[in-house]
Amino acid sequence: MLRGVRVKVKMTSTHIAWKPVNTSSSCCGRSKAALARRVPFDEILSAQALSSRPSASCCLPRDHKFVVYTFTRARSDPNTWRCEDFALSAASPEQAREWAAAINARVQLIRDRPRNLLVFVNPFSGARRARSVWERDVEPVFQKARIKSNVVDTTKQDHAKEVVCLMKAEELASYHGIVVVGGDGMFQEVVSGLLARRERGDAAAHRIRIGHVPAGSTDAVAYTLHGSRCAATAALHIALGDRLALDCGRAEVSDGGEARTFVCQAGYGFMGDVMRFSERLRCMGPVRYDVTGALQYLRLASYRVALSYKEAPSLADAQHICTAQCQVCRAAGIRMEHAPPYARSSSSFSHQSHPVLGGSSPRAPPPLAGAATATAGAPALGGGGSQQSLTAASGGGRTSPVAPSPSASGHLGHRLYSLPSAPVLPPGPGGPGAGSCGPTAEATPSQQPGTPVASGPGGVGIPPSGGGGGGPLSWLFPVSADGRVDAAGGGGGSGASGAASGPGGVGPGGGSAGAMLARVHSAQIVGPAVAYGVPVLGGSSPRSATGSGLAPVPIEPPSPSGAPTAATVQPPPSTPGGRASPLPPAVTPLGGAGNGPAAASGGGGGSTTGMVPPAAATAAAAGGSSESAGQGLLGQPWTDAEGWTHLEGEFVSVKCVVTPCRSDKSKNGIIPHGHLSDGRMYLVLVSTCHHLAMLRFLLRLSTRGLVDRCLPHVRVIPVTALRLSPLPGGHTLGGCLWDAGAPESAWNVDGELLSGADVAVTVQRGAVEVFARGPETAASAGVGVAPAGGSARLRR
Ligand SMILES: Nc1ncnc2c1ncn2[C@@H]1O[C@H](COP(=O)(O)OP(=O)(O)OP(=O)(O)O)[C@@H](O)[C@H]1O
Repeated sequence: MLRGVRVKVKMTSTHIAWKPVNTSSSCCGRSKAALARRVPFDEILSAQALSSRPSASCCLPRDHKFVVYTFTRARSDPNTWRCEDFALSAASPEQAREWAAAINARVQLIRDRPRNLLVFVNPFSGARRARSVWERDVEPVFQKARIKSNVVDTTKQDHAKEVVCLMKAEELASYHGIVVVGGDGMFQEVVSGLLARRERGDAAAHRIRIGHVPAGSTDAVAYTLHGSRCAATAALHIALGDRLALDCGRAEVSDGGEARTFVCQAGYGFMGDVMRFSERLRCMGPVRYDVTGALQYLRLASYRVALSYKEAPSLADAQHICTAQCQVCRAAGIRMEHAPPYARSSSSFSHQSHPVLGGSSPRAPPPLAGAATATAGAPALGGGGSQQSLTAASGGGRTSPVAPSPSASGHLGHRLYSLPSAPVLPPGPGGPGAGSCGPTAEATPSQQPGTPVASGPGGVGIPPSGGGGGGPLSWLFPVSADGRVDAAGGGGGSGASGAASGPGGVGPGGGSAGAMLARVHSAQIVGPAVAYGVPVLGGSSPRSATGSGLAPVPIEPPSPSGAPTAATVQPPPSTPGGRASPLPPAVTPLGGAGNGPAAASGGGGGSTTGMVPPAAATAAAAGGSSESAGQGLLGQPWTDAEGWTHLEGEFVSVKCVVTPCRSDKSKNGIIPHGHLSDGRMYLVLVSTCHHLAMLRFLLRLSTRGLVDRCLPHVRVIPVTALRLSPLPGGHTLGGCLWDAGAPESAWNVDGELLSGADVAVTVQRGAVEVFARGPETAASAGVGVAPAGGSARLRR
């Protein structure tokens, strides 16, 4: 019986289902047909037999219940989940217990369910409600899923990171995951702690998944992972044992300062200014970001920087929205080096997403004894797809649950996190492996529908707004036919003058953001990392090289034609092992010691779109220094023999976005076409602009998200590494507000401030595993791009 209605219950190897025996009438004013339900075992937390008690039902005086704990998706938003319990009545207490035991036996066979978790609760996150979120939304879910949890309330900044770093290896190994109840900063702390352990060679740190229960101010991590900021939904993803590889970015201050890992974005300029100021207003809670955002918008500062970035190979399926079962992420072929301790040895349960996994499972239940043959009235499991109809209603035949046989377990292999065993996104044209990644036609992320791109040997033009074939950005991003940024100037009619940037001195190249990351990365990623252009890190870091007294290596400006030649570039020093540094040498700021004359580039060919300040163009045309123009553009981009593109300019905002970075302010994500585990990040450059243009940018951010050239002053470039060095100069439009002359902005790395501004950023593909599957529907509303391959798939 279910809610007083007699139902017929059926249990197969994959699900349990029930439907009313007689649907022709209603009971207690409810339609009986609405009670029918089919629940896959991998959506069941557990089942429990309840002791007999008087029933309130009008149809049955006493009942003996077993409750199936599962969840349901909200009709309005399938990414918002709620717990749902179904209490079914059996004929006797024994029968109820047997049903519950049979269901639990099946649920325990599902791999990846965590049984023991370490939970960090930050009582100061967001509006200081993390503790109540834990008690109200998370703990009950864990109890239903029979998960043990060790809860630690954090008492200070970096407490969680310290605990993770200092914990004994055996203790860490006893956990199946670490859960953070708090904000993005807490999640980032745990990621950093785990990566630090891995750096020390701790194998246990590879096996730990991380879960984020949102209780902070922005909670972009949870939103990105689940498409929702609902704490109960996040708790359910954890309890169900979802598993997904997640890319991380790493920002390292070059002067020997700190390094931070991020999973959403790192930003310099506007974002850093907002963060820097909002720290002073922490007492205001989440609203502080709105307040400081408004103030910084009025202030609107832009900063001069030297940038070097390495462009990522283009994806064949560039318009694929990352959702659960994302084809692009699957094709990335992430494979963790270490199997989870509870990986099953049975081929029936082999986890295709981690083909290297194997071995017996300490956590796996032993093969269940008992016949697989269903007996009349017993909640038997249909091996090999057969199904046995059973009646659990009183008056029916007495039922006796039969434990599932191992052979019946094969059908549980439908857990959906499978990745092909050896798929690789090829580095060059041709696209990912046939069939696995949708269309094979090559298309760059910048080629959005309706975005005119004038290709040709001379470069790629800018949308018509630029006028004259060049447009306001053509000075900045002339792109050659092969997709590389080229110093040859904008295509047909570009107004770029072609004058080279001042030859800044360059520091010695070095291992950069890290030899450490390199080791972590190479330990984790199998094969495709190279194909993806993720640098194999090595060598000494720039700062260590500087510290060792190495003199900066002078670098010649590109040839007038802009084509970089081997002779013009001094390659970064190699390690003794012969591996080159993944990051470019630091560029000595213009005006600094050893600089040559700074030549201003021509900009924009008379653009009036606001991207290029007219004063700068005038100054450049007149042969004057762009610096003297006060807000000019510096130099011209060029690409060296190592594939690094170098440019100098004045920007309101420079961001690196490593995942789609969804939040309730930007529901589609900052980069709707970003992915959770594709090994790339997106460099977003917002050039000096006026308030209206900035407003358009912010509106675009919070509505449709960014694609390349979505606005004349915005570029979105897929990269694998970036280096930013502040240059003197910059200006504020609303300079009357405060600190109008601030020479540098700050780096905001997932909501935390970095201690320096000269920063190298790299991406680590699949650096950590998380309790997530990605949003179940494409967040593409308004983007104008349908998810490729029907990835918005519900599992029901
Ligand atoms: N007891 C504590 N007292 C003060 N700071 C703490 C404490 N526990 C943790 N922290 C620090 O608080 C910082 C912010 O925490 P968290 O990210 O959870 O919240 P938030 O900043 O409000 O949310 P979001 O990052 O989503 O905006 C983290 O750097 C963390 O180290």
